[in-house]
Amino acid sequence: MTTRPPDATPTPRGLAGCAARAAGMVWRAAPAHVLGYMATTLVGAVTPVALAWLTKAVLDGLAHGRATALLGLAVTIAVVTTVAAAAAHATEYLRAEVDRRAALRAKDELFAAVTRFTGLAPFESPAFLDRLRLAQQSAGNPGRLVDTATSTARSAVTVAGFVGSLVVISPTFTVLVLLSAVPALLIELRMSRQRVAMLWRIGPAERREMFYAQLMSTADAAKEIRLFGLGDFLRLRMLAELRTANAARRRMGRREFAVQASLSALSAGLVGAGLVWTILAAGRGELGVGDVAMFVAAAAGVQAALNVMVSAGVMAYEQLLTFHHHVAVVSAGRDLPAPRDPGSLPALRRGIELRDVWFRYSDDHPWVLRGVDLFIPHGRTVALVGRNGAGKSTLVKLLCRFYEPTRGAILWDGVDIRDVPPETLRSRIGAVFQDFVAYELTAADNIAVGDLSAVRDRARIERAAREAGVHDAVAALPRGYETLLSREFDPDQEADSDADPEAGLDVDPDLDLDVDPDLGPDVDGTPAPGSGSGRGPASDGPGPGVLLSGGQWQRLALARAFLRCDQDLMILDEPSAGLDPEAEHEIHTRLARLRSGRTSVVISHRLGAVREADRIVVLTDGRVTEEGTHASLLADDGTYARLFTRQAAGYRDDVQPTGAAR
Ligand SMILES: Nc1ncnc2c1ncn2[C@@H]1O[C@H](COP(=O)(O)OP(=O)(O)OP(=O)(O)O)[C@@H](O)[C@H]1O
Repeated sequence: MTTRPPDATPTPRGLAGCAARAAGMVWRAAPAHVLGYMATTLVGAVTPVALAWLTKAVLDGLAHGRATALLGLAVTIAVVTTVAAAAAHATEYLRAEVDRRAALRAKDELFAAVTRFTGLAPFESPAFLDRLRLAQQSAGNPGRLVDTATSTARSAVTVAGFVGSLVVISPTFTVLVLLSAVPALLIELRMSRQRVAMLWRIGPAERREMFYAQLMSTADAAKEIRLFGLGDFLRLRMLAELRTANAARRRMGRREFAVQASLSALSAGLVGAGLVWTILAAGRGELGVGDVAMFVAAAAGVQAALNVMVSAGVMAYEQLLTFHHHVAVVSAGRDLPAPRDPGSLPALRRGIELRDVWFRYSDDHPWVLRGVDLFIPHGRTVALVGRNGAGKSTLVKLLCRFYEPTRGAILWDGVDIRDVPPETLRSRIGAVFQDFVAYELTAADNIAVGDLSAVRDRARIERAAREAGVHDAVAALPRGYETLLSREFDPDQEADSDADPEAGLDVDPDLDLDVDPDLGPDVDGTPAPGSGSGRGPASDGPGPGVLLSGGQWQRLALARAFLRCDQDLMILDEPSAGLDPEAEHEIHTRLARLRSGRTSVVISHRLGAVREADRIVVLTDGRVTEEGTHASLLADDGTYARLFTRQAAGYRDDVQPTGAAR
């Protein structure tokens, strides 16, 4: 495994901040349950001490022949034992509920933060993704922090109770037992720091292992894995990553074993010595039988409680070290600099100008755009063409401000797009990306994601589908627009949100989850609109999830864009890549009609599809090398003319490619 820079361990102050934050989050998530949990935990802490004292009283009573008191003592012991057992069960239930509620809140907080990132760079940073994975682990069980903190407190109460008992018998021995916990605590704390550092180091291996596992279990990769016979190759790579991670965990486990075995031997030695001393003292008549019984119970109790206290304290420390990844993600600053004017962006009137735009994905990457000067006039269609890797998609990503130009500026009617909030800019842009997402949602939802205001508006969704020429195909699906476009999820369970209303949003208004009621299942378990529920004539009865063809998916992605067709700027990055020639022609005709008089940027390698554009721009190695109309560029006989005639020659063998010798 390659060495990896250690993650900075948070300062004690930073850890205290994490602890306060975790405690606040858990408290807000489930205040009543936390209180109940603490109460039952306290009961669990005092009952062993009470039982030890009651046992001593019974034994002393027997030794001194005070039989009359024994009945009362026996009943009290029975009651205390029953209370202890009930408290243990209640504690377990309350602990689990605190965990569930706190995990809900932590996940909400984490993913709200993740979706707040406005650019794409964080999702291309391995260090961030490692941190996010640890944060997700920590968000899965923030309640454990309370759990371990409470265990520590409970053990402290038990220790205090037994120490009071031990002190009566032997102050020296009591001090020795307590002191024996100090090195244990320090050693365990050091080890937990090492454990968290180890988790950070093996993060990349564990993420790769997950990547291989997912690859082998998803339908997307199943074809190639089978055709190319990649199963063993991927499995062995997955196991290699797992072995790497296991080796690091094993080294840590062995170290822990050695240390803990030594500490246990030390404790056992101390208790043994104390027991010998007590028995000798009882033999000399200095201590009674009850004292011996008390010593045995107290020494074992103190040792056990100290062990729990140390390991729970250490676990809490370790959880805080992991939780600091959660805090780091949640409180991360903006990934893109704050806009100077948080106000609105006026509708486009003149056009968009790229002024000497240079861009590279990071300082370690080569330049992708090298001084691009380009004007996209309002109401016109500009086509970007060029060879693979020329920088066309990168340019449109900059237009959407997924990244910022490394140098130069992009101006929207003269306003630098860095000066307005990205959401404002994006609300004015519609797009079909080359690598659009095929969501495992219903057909209706797959279109509505283009504009969530249409999620309940079936008429709008159908209109967009008709524009994209996919309505008939969708209507013919087993559940029409409600058909789940996935074979990986059960369509009948998809709508069956069995969310526990107890843990839902209505019961706990303080949870303050920022959820659009349009987008999720209702808290009473009623399916959300468009989430595969049994609505509409086509949705009666169960139906299977289905997969669409590549071209049908492409049209669905286009339907998303048609939902936002009146946006100021439409970006179409290979909008017809998966379509047959007739469909391509039909779609481009519709797009041209719908976008007429509006501003568009179209990228396509099928040059026949962009020849009608008002302006065609050729990008070569990140530079604008040609610009003009189809006719003027053909007349110039440059790169565009060469690409166009080569492509045309592929369709008609009576067309000779120009510049073939170049
Ligand atoms: N997220 C990224 N991180 C690093 N490099 C990238 C990233 N995306 C693209 N690149 C690189 O930037 C260059 C331009 O890629 P881009 O996708 O913009 O080209 P393109 O002109 O759209 O190509 P194509 O016609 O093949 O779609 C390529 O060399 C590519 O490797």
